[in-house]
Amino acid sequence: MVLNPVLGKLVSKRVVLASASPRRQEILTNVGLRFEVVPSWFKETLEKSSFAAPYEYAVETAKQKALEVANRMHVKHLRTPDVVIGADTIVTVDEQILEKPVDKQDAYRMLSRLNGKEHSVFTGVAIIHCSSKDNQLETEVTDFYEETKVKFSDLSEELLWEYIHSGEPMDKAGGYGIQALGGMLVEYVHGDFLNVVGFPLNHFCKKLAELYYPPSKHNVQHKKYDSIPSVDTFENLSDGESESSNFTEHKGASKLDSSGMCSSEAIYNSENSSSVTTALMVPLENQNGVSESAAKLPSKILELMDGFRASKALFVASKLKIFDHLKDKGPLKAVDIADEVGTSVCGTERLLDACAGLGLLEKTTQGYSNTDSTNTYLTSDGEYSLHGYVIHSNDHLWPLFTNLESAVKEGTRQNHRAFGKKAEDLFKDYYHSQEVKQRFMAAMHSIAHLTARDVATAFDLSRFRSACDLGGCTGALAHELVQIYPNLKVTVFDLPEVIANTSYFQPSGQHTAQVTFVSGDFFKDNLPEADLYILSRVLHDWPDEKIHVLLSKVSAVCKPGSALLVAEIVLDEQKTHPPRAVLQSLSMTEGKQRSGSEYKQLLEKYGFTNVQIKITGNLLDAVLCIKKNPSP
Ligand SMILES: Cc1cn([C@H]2C[C@H](O)[C@@H](COP(=O)(O)OP(=O)(O)OP(=O)(O)O)O2)c(=O)[nH]c1=O
Repeated sequence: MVLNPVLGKLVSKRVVLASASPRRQEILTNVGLRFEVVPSWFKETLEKSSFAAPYEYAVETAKQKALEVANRMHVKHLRTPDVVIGADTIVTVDEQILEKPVDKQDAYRMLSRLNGKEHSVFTGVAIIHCSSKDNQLETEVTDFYEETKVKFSDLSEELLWEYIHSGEPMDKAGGYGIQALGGMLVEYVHGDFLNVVGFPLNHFCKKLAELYYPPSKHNVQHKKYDSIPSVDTFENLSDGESESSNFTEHKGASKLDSSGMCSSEAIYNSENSSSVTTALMVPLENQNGVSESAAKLPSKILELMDGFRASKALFVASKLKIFDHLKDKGPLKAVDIADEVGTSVCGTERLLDACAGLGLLEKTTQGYSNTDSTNTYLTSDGEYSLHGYVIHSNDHLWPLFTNLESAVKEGTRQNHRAFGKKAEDLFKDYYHSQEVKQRFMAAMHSIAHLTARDVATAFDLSRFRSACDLGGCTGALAHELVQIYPNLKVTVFDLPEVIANTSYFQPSGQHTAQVTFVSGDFFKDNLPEADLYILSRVLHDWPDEKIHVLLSKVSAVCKPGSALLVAEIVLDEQKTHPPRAVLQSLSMTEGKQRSGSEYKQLLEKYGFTNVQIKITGNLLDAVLCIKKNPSP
């Protein structure tokens, strides 16, 4: 719990990570920081020879990345962030700076230079505090760098090429990722491991401590924070602001994170702390500004307790199309929105305030407007709209979860209680009601579209010429695949009533002709020929007997050397994480979520080998396996 107080200083601030790096996002999310992701457009083209030392190049690049985002956000939306964080990671060997390889040959060149040697990894970080004065952006820049030494073993040519063909080197400085397959190349690491992965978390926290808790008169001996101050130190400091552990900061709006999801990780997680008494007693200021002690509130539990209210507020605002209206016409006052959507003014105002409190809306004197994340994810025509899934959650999942107690007691799905119908009859509804069908397809489309890029790029699929997405629904993944792999043709195979309704979801533009739709039932009909089969969000839904039928068919039609790509949430080996997957299981479908080793075992049982698993950090992970040659 030592690190949290300093990160807590950022809780009530609008923090932006100016980086597209999924590793940086993960490192900061893992420690409970809430932030938005706005990748920088700054091109990494600074003249390297103009810097006296390589780290200066990394620091300057990090600074420029962050400043570009701060300026763009300020100019574009006049909604200046409070803090923008930028970073740049480089690898240096023999005075040369290595960034990300441009192609496989370049990766080979870099890895050969690192082979058998020690090299340095530098990450430059810039923390920019922003404010707006007379509409001008004002910035205060704090920067630093961290160095880690890494040594590669002596590696064979064959191993280097095998590694390059895995596709992993391409988006990483120096052409390797120490956190994944690249870890196998490394003999030792001296220094901060996370620095190599792209973000020196420890040094970052020390910097924040320097910034937010400058040495006071009473503790002048602490000139510099060589270590992160203990909880006690923080609690005794009074810097005029409410302390990070103060409840008022707990009440700060939960910002949407990069994926548009509210972070469920509590910033303060002292439930697990062993130094209970002192750590749980924190100063709270009463209305007279006098500090008093009170038991620290268990923020994670409170967040969970209120979770249902927050979900329902989101669902109702989506159902009423409030986000759509605000996108078109915002900022709007409550009375205007109530008029637009035909609701009471007082009820609408409460809902809008709740949405603002949850970080879904901004409230200013002009009225309410959407945040960027809301425009992207919650409007029905947003680039990565989850609107369909939100409506499905309200109309279908909410009634099921209302009956969770009976579901747990009986161990069965609660359609009869939630909808007064058995599962088979509900399915018939799905066939007969155009509205229900489209709602369901929109929900599936939302998730498929949002995850498509990460699934499509989880592995290098460029060697395949034809793919068949079984149960591919609206073709969202298929369209992403053909964008990324222009030599690929994809057949989307799904039930006739699904295929008949796909036209609404089709994108326009290049490569669309490479996607074709074929109707059929993957349990009964012949499967189209392909050298890559895809099962995305299919396996977790069906009981073992059905999976047996399906995987036997896929295995039979798949030629040796051809592959099967499975997109699912992959559970950890304890089968408790990610919570999203285990919560989905509570719907009590006949299928189940699986861990990595369970997927491996399942796929090997049906004649697949070389099972590789990629945790994408998105809502779906990816598993790729190859059909093996029949045994002689
Ligand atoms: C050496 C090494 C680098 N990396 C990654 C970290 C960085 O994401 C990347 C270096 O490229 P960067 O240019 O630092 O970052 P980026 O392009 O990924 O993201 P952005 O510019 O938007 O901030 O290499 C690893 O993931 N593992 C490693 O072992």
